[in-house]
Amino acid sequence: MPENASTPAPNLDITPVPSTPDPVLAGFRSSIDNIDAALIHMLAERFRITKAVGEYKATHALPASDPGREERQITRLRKLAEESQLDPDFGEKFLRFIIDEVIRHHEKAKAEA
Ligand SMILES: C=C(O[C@@H]1C=C(C(=O)O)C=C[C@H]1O)C(=O)O
Repeated sequence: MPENASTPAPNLDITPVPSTPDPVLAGFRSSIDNIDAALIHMLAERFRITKAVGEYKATHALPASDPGREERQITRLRKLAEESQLDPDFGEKFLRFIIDEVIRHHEKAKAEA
């Protein structure tokens, strides 16, 4: 018998493992798991496109940040947050955190161009 025949395959399953025997809590958490996964996928897509924006800016002598665009976007999303019963201050803080990271990437892309 080859040496590896009895070695179990590595577990590559990323399905969340229930951490509680309480079925109600487990049901809530399974929904949270899906939402968190969607957030990660959406953030990955956003950073994929802002990376392209950063490369475009770096090669077309455009500034890394655009405060006017940021302000319009924050105003629009604060209104959306209100309509969705999300605290608009939290919505703005969350977006500001992401935009600041994007600008940092754009400045780095410009410095390396
Ligand atoms: C993505 C851009 O670059 C920066 C990042 C922004 C963002 O992450 O929403 C908005 C404006 C810019 O400061 C852009 O100019 O559109």
